Amino acid sequence: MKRVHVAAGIIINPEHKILLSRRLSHQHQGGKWEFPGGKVEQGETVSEALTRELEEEVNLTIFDCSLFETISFDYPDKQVLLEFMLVTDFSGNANGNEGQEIRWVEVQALNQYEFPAANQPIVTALMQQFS
Ligand SMILES: Nc1nc2c([nH]c(=O)n2[C@@H]2O[C@H](COP(=O)(O)OP(=O)(O)OP(=O)(O)O)[C@@H](O)[C@H]2O)c(=O)[nH]1
Ligand SMILES: [Mg+2]
Repeated sequence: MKRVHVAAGIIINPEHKILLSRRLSHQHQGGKWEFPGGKVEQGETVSEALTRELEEEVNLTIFDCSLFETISFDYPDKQVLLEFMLVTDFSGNANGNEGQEIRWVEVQALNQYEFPAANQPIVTALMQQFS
């Protein structure tokens, strides 16, 4: 199985809330909440992929991002290499462009949401560092 390279955005707004997006039921890990993003395509950098994915999925234009953490994780049905990127410099109003639910969530409330298993260390780290 080929490992899928993914860019995911931890988008923090001026009120210190983080944007979560709910995976559609037909998708891998459907129904769970994620940091929006998607696959890095051939020839793209991680930040180019993230810029494209965030415009497509949640209607935000990002101006800068920085690496928060990289996680390699094996699901029974899929292997992923996730690059979680911090984003604080962006414009636009977030929208669920693919019909998905989105929500701005306080850092301290992140543990009330169900994430894909690969995200657990990220949720823990965010709650420690940003509270
Ligand atoms: N975007 C995103 N994907 C995640 C997270 N955590 C995690 O395990 N994943 C997994 O990483 C993969 C990301 O793929 P994706 O479905 O977002 O890819 P995509 O936007 O390019 O969509 P597509 O596959 O429909 O073209 C999925 O297998 C997803 O389950 C996360 O926080 N954000
Ligand atoms: Mg996606």
